[in-house]
Amino acid sequence: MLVYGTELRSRLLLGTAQYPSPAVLAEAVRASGAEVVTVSLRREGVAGGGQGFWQLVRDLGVRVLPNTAGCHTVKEAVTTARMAREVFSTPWIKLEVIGEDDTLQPDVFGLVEAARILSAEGFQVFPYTTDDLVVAGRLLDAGCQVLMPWGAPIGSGRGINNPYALRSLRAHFPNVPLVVDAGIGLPSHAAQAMELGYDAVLLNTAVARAGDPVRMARAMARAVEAGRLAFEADPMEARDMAAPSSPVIGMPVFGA
Ligand SMILES: CC(=O)[C@@H](O)[C@H](O)COP(=O)(O)O
Repeated sequence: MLVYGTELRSRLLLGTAQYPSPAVLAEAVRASGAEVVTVSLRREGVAGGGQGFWQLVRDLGVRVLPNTAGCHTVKEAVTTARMAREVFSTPWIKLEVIGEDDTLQPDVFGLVEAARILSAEGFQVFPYTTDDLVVAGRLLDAGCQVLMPWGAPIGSGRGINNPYALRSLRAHFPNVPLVVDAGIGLPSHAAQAMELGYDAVLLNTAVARAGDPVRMARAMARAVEAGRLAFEADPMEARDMAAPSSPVIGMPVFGA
């Protein structure tokens, strides 16, 4: 996947929150093969022992995608993004502007506004958005070169709530890198996102909260790869009626 001029071989992007320990986090990242991890500046703030955490992430040798998780206003998100750029020396920012606390649904109005401000300042914005087509267009107009629609609410593990909407997005923006971000609970959900033609999947909770995060990271990596392979293989169309898969020409001959 090519995103903001950077070629990524792994199509799995991993979150770094909620792991049972830093050691498990490190092992899960390695098992996932992810080249990009997202890090919350607000949750891993300096006061929370952030320096050690950031050092651990740096030591993994992966690219950091700082995020604005926990921001509810344009001002908060923009300020957090500016801090992240200083801390991580990267123009990349996963932009979250949360609009509703039960679903953690993005405030798409604030998101577009913040994306416009940050893009104008030279940020390369990865917007966490809904699956709304019109909002997607506005985010592209605002300068985003990648879109990250949700599969389901963050941390819900519900999988792809609205495959129709995600398919529409893919069809409308065939040349824009699209990443399903949030709501993935199982490897089959990740595979489904990739089978829909998505370029990548970003997930956190499903791995971090699994009984065995390292094993689940490996499973997710394989699912993402399998889903992508299936998409590239041009799968058959589903149909309502049976179609015999073995030809029945003449009578079978069993022995003499
Ligand atoms: C870590 C992060 O950025 C999350 O906010 C992201 O959206 C992943 O969501 P899940 O935890 O549901 O995978």
